[in-house]
Formats: sequence, C-alpha cells, structure tokens
Amino acid sequence: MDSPLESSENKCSPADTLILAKRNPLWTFDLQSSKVISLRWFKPLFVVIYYSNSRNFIQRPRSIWKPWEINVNEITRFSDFPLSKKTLKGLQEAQYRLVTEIQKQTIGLALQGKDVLGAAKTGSGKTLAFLVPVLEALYRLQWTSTDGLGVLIISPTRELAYQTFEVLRKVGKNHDFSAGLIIGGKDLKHEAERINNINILVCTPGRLLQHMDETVSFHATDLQMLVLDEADRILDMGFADTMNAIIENLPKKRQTLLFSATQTKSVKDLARLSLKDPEYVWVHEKAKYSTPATLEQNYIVCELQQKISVLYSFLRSHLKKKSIVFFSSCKEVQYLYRVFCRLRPGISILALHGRQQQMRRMEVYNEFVRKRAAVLFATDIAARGLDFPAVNWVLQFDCPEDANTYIHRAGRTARYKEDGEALLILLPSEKAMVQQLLQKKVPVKEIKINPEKLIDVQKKLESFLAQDQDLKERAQRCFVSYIRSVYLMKDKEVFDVSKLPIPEYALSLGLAVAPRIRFLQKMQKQPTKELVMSQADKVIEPRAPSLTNDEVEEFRAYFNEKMSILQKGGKRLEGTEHRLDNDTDDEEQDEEEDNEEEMEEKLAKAKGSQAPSLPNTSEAQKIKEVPTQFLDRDEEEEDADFLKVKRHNVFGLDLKEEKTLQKKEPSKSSIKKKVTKVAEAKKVMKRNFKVNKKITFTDEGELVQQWPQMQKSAIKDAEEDDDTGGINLDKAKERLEEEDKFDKEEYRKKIKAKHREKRLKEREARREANKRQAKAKDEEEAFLDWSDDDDDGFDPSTLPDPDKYRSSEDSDSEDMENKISDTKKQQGMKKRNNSDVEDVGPSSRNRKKAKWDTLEPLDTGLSLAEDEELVLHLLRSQS
Ligand SMILES: Nc1ncnc2c1ncn2[C@@H]1O[C@H](COP(=O)(O)OP(=O)(O)OP(=O)(O)O)[C@@H](O)[C@H]1O
Repeated sequence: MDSPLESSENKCSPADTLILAKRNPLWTFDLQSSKVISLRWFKPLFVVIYYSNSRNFIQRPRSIWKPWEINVNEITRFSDFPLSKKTLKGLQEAQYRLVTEIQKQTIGLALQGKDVLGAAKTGSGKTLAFLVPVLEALYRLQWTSTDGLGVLIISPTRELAYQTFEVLRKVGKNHDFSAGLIIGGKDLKHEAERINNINILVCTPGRLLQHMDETVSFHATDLQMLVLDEADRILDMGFADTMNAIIENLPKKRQTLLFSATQTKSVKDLARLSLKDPEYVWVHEKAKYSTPATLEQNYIVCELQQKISVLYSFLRSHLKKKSIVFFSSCKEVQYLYRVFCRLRPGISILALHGRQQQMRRMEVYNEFVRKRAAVLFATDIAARGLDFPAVNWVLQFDCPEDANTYIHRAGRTARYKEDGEALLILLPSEKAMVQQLLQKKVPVKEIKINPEKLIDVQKKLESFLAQDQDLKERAQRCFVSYIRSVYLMKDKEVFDVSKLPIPEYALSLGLAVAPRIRFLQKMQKQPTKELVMSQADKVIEPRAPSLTNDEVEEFRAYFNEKMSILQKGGKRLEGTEHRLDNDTDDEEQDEEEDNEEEMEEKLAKAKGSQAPSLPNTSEAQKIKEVPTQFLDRDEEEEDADFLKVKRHNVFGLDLKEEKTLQKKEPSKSSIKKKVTKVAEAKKVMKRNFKVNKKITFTDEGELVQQWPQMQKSAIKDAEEDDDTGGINLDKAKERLEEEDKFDKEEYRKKIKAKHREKRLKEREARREANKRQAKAKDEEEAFLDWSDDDDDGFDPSTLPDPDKYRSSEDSDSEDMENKISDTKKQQGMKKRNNSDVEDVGPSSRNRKKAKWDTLEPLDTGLSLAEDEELVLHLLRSQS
C-alpha cells in the first residue's frame, strides 16, 4: 500500500492534504478546515471519507465505497454544502443564506465534478448555481494566479457578462483568485496584456475567440471548468460555430456547466457536444407554469396605430413604477426614446440598445439599476439574464419572436420571490401568439384598454416632426425597421406583414406619408409568382412570401456566403462579437462612425491576411454587399438585414443544406453592389485624383489659390518634395511643429496689433474728453466775462452785429476772415484755436469767441497737432 494515509494512521493534517492534493487533483477538500468535500478514487483500493464530527480521515476498502451523495432534501442553506469558509463568508456578506431550488439541485452535483445542464425559471438564482462551484473548484485545487486560466464563463451579451462578473466579485471577494471581464468594446491589446493572469474569465464568445486567435500568449490548456450561461441564447445569436471553435481550443478533460431558463433543441445539441454524461436538472419541468408564480401576465389587443398612445397612457398612469419596455428594433428605441423625452410623461426615460457605445450601455444599465422609478426602452439585449432590482412592469411593445423570448423578457420582473407584472401588446393579426404562450405554460389573460384613459399623442408627434428634420428621419427609419422586422419574422402564423395598416402606422409615428419600402412594393407586385415558388420549392420554403425564386437563390447565396465568411474567420476579427451581439435586435451594427471604421479595419485586416481562416478581399467586401431589394435606405441596414436573416434562418435551411450551399459561388450579376461613401472616397484616394482648384491672379499677376483653402505656413510644403511615397511620420511631426510655431507667431502679432489699436483709441477718447472739458471751461469764462456787463445774464442783442463788424474790416482781411471762418466750420473749430486767431483783431476777441462758440465743433478727422498745424499755416499765409 503506498497511500500516504497509511502513514498518517487515518489522520490527515492540512500539510498532508496539500501533498495529497498536489499528487491527486481529483481529490477535493477544503485546505483550511482539512475537510474533504468530495470523494474520488484515491488509489484503486481505497477511498477517503471525511466524517464531519471528527477530523479523522478514514480509509475504506473500495468494495464498500459509495459515491459521495448529497441528500438534496436536507439542504436548505448554503452552509449545508461542504463549501470553503471563504465562499460561505462571501455568500453571507452578500445576504445569500438560503438556497433556491436550482442551487439546491445543481451545486451538489457540480461540487462532485459532474457536468450539469441546468434549467430553471427566470430569476430563480442560476447565477449562484454556477458561481459557487466555480469558486470551490479552484479553491480546492489551490489555484493561484500563476496557474493561469482555470474557469471560463461565457455569456451571450456584454451586459449579462458584466452582471455575472459583478456577482462573482461580490461572492468571491474573500478568495485570492484573479477574475477578468473580457467583452469587447475595449482595447484588445490592453486585455491581451492582462489575460494571462486571469484565473476566472467572464466573457462573450466572439471576444474570447478573438483572443484565442490573436493573443499569442493566451491559452486554456489548464482549464478546469467551462460555464455556458444562457446557452440557448448564445446559439440563437449565431455563435454556434464560434462556440465550436472555442470548445475545440479547450482541454477535453474539464467540467462543463450549462444553464438557461429555456431549453431548445440546439442547446441539447450543444450539450451533446460539450458535456460528458451530464446531469439534467430541470427544476420546474413539472411546474404548472414556466414563468414565476409571482408574475402576473396580461395582454391587450390593439391596432398598430394605437400603440404609441397606449404606451404614453400607460406611462402616465405608472409614474412611480420601474418599467422596462421591449421593442423589436433599435431604430424604434432610438426614435421613440427621443419622442417620449419630448412628450415629457413625467418619469425619467432611459434607452438601452446595441447601437450605443459600450460605455453608454454600462452607464444606462447602472443608472436604471439605481433608479427607483424609471422606464427603460430596450431591445432584446436586455431580455436575457439581466437582474435589474425591483422592476414592477415589463411591457412588450412589440410581439416577441417566440414564446421563449416572451418568457425571458417578462422574466425581468418578479425575480426571486418578488412580485411583478407583464403586459404584452398584440396586434389583431398577432393573436396566435397567445396560443403559443399557453402551450409553453405561460398563463396570460386578456385585458382591455380603457378608451377614456387613452391619450392620443399623434398630433404632438406630427408637430415635433414638422419642426425637426432629424427626428423625421428617425421616424422614417423606425417605420422601415419595424415593418422589416415583421417581414423577417420566422413565424408567419403570427407575423404577417400584409396585414399591417401601413399608412395608419406612418401617421401614428407623426409621418404624413409612409416611406417607400421596396420589399413591400415587390411583394405586392408579385403575389402569384411567390405562390408558384412556394409550391415548387418546398425544401427551401422562404418565409418572406414576396420573394421570387431568383431572389431566394440570390439571397440564399449571399446569406450562406456571409455566414461562411463570418464563421470561417470574419467573425474572428475584432469587434465582430459586438455586431453579432447586436444582431439580436436588428439594430446590431453600429450606426456610429467609429464602428463603420471598425468594419473597414476588419476588411483591411482580412485583405492583408493570407491565413486561410480569414476571408479574402472579395469575400470581405461582400460582407457589405447585399442584394438591393433587401435594402431600404442605408448601409447600416444592409447589415441589419443580414443579421436579422441569420438570426431567424429565414429559409429554414438545415446545416447540411447550408454546407452545400456555401460551396456555391453566387453569380456576380446576382449581387449588386451598393456604393458607399467610404468606398467612393477610397476609390478616389486609390486613383490619386486631385481635387479641382480655383485659382485667381492679383493685379501684380501673383497667383492665388482660392479653393481648397491653403493654410498659410512658414514651411514650404515638405511633403510635396518628399517623393518617397507613404507618410514619414517623423517628418510630418516636425513639419506640424514648425507650422505650429509659425501659427503662434502670427497669432501673437495679431494680438499685438489689436492691443495697439485699442490703446490708440483710448488715447483719442481721452483727448476728446479733455477737449470737451476745456471747451466747457472756456464757455464758463465767456459767461463770466459777459456777466461783468450784465449781471442778469447774457443778452445776445447787446453784441455788435457781426456783419457790421465784418464790413468794417478791410477787404483783404475779410477774405481771410471768410477763409478762416469757412475752414473752422469745416474743421469743427475748437475753442482753443481762438487764441490762434487773436491776432486778427484784439478788439474782436470776445465777440469772435462768442460767435465761434455757438458753432457746432466739427470733427476734422485730424489730430490736434494737425489741426494746429493747419491753422498756423493759414495764419502764416494771411500775414
Ligand atoms: N439564494 C439566494 N438568496 C437570495 N437571493 C438570491 C439567491 N439566489 C439568487 N438570488 C437573487 O435572485 C435574483 C435572480 O437571480 P439570478 O439573476 O441568478 O436569476 P437567473 O435564474 O439567472 O435569472 P435569468 O434566467 O433571468 O437569468 C438576483 O437578484 C439574486 O441576487
């Protein structure tokens, strides 16, 4: 017998257990308490059993070994599980004591190292059901940061990954493991530098695969556990191949846990692929309802054109509540969010959708968590797993694509023993959904709208749009986006685009005229063709009834090709995950320019790479090429079409068929290119076109370029001289610095000139003020002089007649006098100048003064010195 236990006489100290753990990692125990938590075969002949009332380890012969089992019925608290103190402390500090049903049934199995496929209603505590085993698994192995990646947790959306990460931080805070969140939308390089030190990695699939492909030092060879949260959603979102690729990169010997509130066939397929002898735990399988018992669920049927008014009226009557409103597309959220903000219903409104930048998404998420009363307009990115506290209402403004989506959306309320209400708005044509819900054990009841409480907001919307062109465009996009989402829905029993009241819907959005929708026009034109096709081609069976055979072929080729590009390698490019993430909501390609650039970058990368897994240029180009009949307006929508179609598998292709179709090359003529501005600009740059210049000449014959405007610079255009091709960054930098200096110098000069001008003006103003003062003083003097003659004041009649006076002068002097008088008049003669004309006749001094003083001083426009000069000159010429 070579068991170490023999030498310890059935006793085991912590040091011994450490040695044992190192020698046999299958053996699991808590080193702190020396407590064996699960039993495995230690040596062929012995197993070790720990009795909780003693610290002895007892060897039993194999013959009497029984698998370690937990009696589930005896477990009510987390502390009933053999958990480490650190985990228990973390749970207690986060106020988790009693276990929920799914936790009760799965934690024990997972602690024994079994693969588990767990399903339970929304809000039933699945997150802890896998986080507790995650912590314990690494703890028992005494995992340290130097051991690298031990656990991978994959979530379908960034928000859910973020939330899981937060719970992990909370309950695992007493452990020493490092945990990381890798969800895209952040700097890949920054992540790559840190990823190797992470023990528990919470991530979204696309970003993870990207690191697997691109981060040289990243590996998962020692991975102990893989967790797939909301596994069905991961697959729905088109991550099946990504998942396969990830799983291929993981060691075969590992434990796998897979959780979701709903189970689909694809999850079972995934389970078959990734789980080994799994334990299926479906805690609510036999429950009467598949939704929480505390959730009250109703639906109303109303016309499409009434929906906005219904929503407004609903919000007006729930101002103190916390609600989430689900829409089918991002553009609807964008438009209605803006409109509702303007309508001011009296409650704060937030919007969450995939077109927002990651930071904004996080902000909105946190803000909504914090608020007591608010309404969140969201797409289905918020439908799964998100645990907003105390949500009172979930309103499904647009019918969900299927019963599972309904369950997840509605499950954002009534979580963990809380109450909640869900309201589904259905169009008369969507009533078939009720049956599907009932089949899925969702108890929904019809309620009616109280017409008296309905507030019509259509007129207000019309006036908003009349004033705001941008809003009008958003309304148009919202319109097209909604119609398209209905058109592309898989379930034609529920979603029938031909039954939608199109013009009325446009009016209800505030639009006077319904925007043109090409696919609808086609559909209306070709109803018979479609009928023939659907009968002839039962295998393909397009869901969109308007398509002709050619169109089907064309789109199918495009679809498969795009799928294959993404699956082969396109999806491995940076940020693709974000797009796929987003595709859930049709919105899911980013409108923002940076994402446009991101896409361009991806294409450039794909171009540059020779790796077979990456798409070649033409393939990559085709990511953006969509048959035109599927386009409504802009490039963003091309992607939206693609992603939506991918999600819904419009043609109902099975995998086999897809594969054969992938080999088919779509005929070139079948794929019409939509020329984008970016593509145009690139073409122009490639061909080295020079833009037109407008050149004029100055009078001196100097050449002046008028357009494009030239920046003045002290530096000669060095780049033009530099013919080496490409951009010399260092030189460019130098040149910019030089130009910078030059600009600063110019700026300084201008400022100086301005100051000088200001100073001169001030001086001038001072002079003026002085002059006015002097004038006032002279006037005073004059009055004083006259006051000597007459105490009662100045009597002009006492003055000698100026004409008489003038006639008494000799003719020469009269001419001169006239000259002076005229000049003075013209120049706005100043009083001070009186002294200058004293010589004209001493006896006339006061009289002249009085006469001139009555003149309005004129502004000569000359300076004082110049005025004086002029007068002197005149006097000189007179003498
Ligand atoms: N044992 C527990 N004791 C108290 N609260 C718990 C317990 N387990 C979970 N909760 C709380 O219940 C809520 C729902 O938990 P969780 O998000 O894990 O549910 P879920 O089953 O994953 O839901 P979904 O299917 O919607 O993702 C959370 O607020 C969580 O804090």
